[in-house]
Amino acid sequence: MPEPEPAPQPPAPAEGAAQNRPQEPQRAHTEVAVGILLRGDGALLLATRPPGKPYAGYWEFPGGKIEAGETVEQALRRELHEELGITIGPASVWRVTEHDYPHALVRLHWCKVYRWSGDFEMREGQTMAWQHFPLQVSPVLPGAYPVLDWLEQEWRLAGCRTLGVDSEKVPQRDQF
Ligand SMILES: Nc1nc2c([nH]c(=O)n2[C@@H]2O[C@H](COP(=O)(O)OP(=O)(O)OP(=O)(O)O)[C@@H](O)[C@H]2O)c(=O)[nH]1
Repeated sequence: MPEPEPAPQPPAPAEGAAQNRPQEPQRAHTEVAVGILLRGDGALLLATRPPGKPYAGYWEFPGGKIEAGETVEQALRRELHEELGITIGPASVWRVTEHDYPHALVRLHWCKVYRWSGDFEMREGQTMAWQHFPLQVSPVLPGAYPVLDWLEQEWRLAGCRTLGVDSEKVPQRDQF
């Protein structure tokens, strides 16, 4: 029986090629706390990204970067106070997603928020809008698409009324 042909080998790299190949720089994640503010009627809050930021004018959920030493909840409470002038009640992480933008690789820590106090002030020149599905605003930041899909699924499962909450039992602003 003839010996099987040896499998073809990939060409050996030229000497020094590995060292000379440009290395993909490792991108560190930017950790972001994001709040899904939910009203008892199932509406969720979106706001436009302020001028001067990447994707300015796109609609997003309120939030921002987590600073060193902060928990997600602390960062979210600080950001929403800075941006919107409100103080949120308890918030815990619901989902975590990632999105690779040209400007940053972000890891988004999504928290549902049912309770807050204070009056909304657009402190960064944004515009805000309470939205039901289907959304009436666009464009939305691509990093928010998966969460919008999940929320819409919840809304459909709840009979297109609320976002997985019983509006009768959900305390509203100024009630914590
Ligand atoms: N707030 C928020 N950020 C989001 C969402 N979706 C999403 O991909 N991001 C990304 O998360 C990052 C948030 O950073 P940011 O620039 O808004 O944070 P920040 O307010 O702390 O900014 P600053 O440090 O320039 O003041 C951006 O890269 C943004 O594109 C969203 O729905 N809400």
